Amino acid sequence: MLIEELAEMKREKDSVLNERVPPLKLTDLSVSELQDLCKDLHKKIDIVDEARYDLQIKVERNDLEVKSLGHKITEMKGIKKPLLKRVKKSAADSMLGAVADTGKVKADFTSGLKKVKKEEEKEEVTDWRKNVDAMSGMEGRKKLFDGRKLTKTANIVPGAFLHLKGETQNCNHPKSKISASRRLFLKTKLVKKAMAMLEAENEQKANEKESTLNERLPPLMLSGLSVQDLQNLCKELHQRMDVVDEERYDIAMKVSKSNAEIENLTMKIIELKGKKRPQLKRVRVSAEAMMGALLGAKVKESVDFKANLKTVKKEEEKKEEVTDWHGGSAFLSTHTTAARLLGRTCNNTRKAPAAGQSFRMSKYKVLVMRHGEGAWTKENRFCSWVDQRLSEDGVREALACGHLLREAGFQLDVVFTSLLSRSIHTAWLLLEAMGQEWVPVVKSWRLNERHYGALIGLNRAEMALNHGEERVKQWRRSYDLTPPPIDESHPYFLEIYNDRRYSTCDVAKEHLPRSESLKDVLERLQPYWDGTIVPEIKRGKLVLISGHGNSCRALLKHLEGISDADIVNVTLPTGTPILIELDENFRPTKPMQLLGDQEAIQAAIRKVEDQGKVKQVS
Ligand SMILES: O=C(O)[C@H](O)COP(=O)(O)O
Repeated sequence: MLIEELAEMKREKDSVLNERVPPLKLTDLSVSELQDLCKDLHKKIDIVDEARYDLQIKVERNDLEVKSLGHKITEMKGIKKPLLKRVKKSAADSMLGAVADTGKVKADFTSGLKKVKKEEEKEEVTDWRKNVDAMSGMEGRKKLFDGRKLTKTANIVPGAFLHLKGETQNCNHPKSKISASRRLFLKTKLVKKAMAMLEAENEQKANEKESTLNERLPPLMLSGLSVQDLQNLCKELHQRMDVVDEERYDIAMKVSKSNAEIENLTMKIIELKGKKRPQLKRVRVSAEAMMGALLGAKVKESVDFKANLKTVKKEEEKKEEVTDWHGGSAFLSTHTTAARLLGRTCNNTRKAPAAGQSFRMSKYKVLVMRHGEGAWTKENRFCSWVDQRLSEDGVREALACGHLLREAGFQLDVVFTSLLSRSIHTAWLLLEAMGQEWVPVVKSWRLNERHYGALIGLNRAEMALNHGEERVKQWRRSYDLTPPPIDESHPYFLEIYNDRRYSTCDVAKEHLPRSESLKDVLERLQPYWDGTIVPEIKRGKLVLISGHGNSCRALLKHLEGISDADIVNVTLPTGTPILIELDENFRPTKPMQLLGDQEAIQAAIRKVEDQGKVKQVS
């Protein structure tokens, strides 16, 4: 069986590679044709080599993550930890890890292992497997409980990581001597410093990449070459392309394998965590502080996410009074459009009821949200169907969103996601933060991000520089403009279409899109909405859709009746739930609400819009 599988894999690889690098035909080619062929091959090698380089980096990152998750599982199972070596992480990453002071986020990193290890040794006293015999009855349980409490407190004191300007907090002290605002100030400073270091590191990495790639493939020198020389050069380049492409293929396979492994390990961790809740308060402060620092907003010393949530809740209650849909004039004056809610000024095409017409009752509620920030957002590249994971901020956003929904008392019955990890992880983290992990998560490619075709992987700011900001805006936001399709020479083609997940779809792989306009997205999404999601809502279930920027835009367009022209001005922030209330005919009864701190939401929208500008506004 295994042999058969291996042979099948080999056959598939050969056929893919042969298709990508067809045999050379050199006979009868003139000098200029041979020169063009050389240039073409050289360019292809350049593209494939860059993809190979990126994939290799990904393999290394994934390997680290697999190790880190493996250690975490070992810790969670209460097995004595193996002697851990420090995993090499960038300074900025470690700082960010340290600032993210939930045990959860930090535990994914191996920085500070020595400290954790010392604490772990104390675990021997509290490990129930070893101590439950020795400690019988309630007495034993009490000791066990006290012991756990102590160890836990020691582990989560964030000051253990802070050594800024000589200010040190001893993690053995049960209570911090630094005031909350001071701690927040220090954290913000750390984040800013970490961001600056991260930028410097990224620049260094980009330089390294450029010089490595240039070294591996020096520029072509064609002048003065005879037909014979050119033919030889073509052969050489062709052979080289073959080698580079095969290596790229193998590395891509490794990436898929390690992605699957990471997914499994993450699942395992979530299972092992069981009902354990995250440290709510710490996430709140941290998320707010991070957001303030990352958005460059002035961080108020008194920031308290919980307080904000409460305020938002109160404000929402107030809004509810004003937007009471039983009262006609109130409805007319406050029935804002999706676009206005998203900070825009266009008009809704759905009219408020005319005088004398009755106002509709809300029968159903549905929550729609764009996943937390993805890893490629930081690099400002079109990600689309490439399966990037959440960034650290994305993880924080998903957790914060879960806390917000939990505070607001939402009880979910089913969550729908795309087939892409960033949307699935958002759902998992959100459910975990809500303490509703048992809720089913249903996945479909029909909720995938819009397929950006040949634009996938390209940097938006560079595209704006080369093609103009207006063109990039059209590509990103217009209703019916389809970007050029992806083809097999595209560096991410195989990674996408060879992925096993796309063999599970309700359409054959060859009929999956190669590029999509928003209109196309709505066309593939609507049958799923009508046939799968709506029936669940009709059964009285509270549904949350953890989708993508454009799959959610398509859905909102449909539900809110936003016109083709107005949808251009609708941009969704990451990690922000949108509450939609519908009547029995699935028409909205009131303006949709973006839940959370409205100022932060507007800033997050602007941040997404600015990605399409030549100069990034931080
Ligand atoms: O595909 C992507 O990269 C994003 O999820 C959406 O990108 P956009 O904001 O450029 O549409």
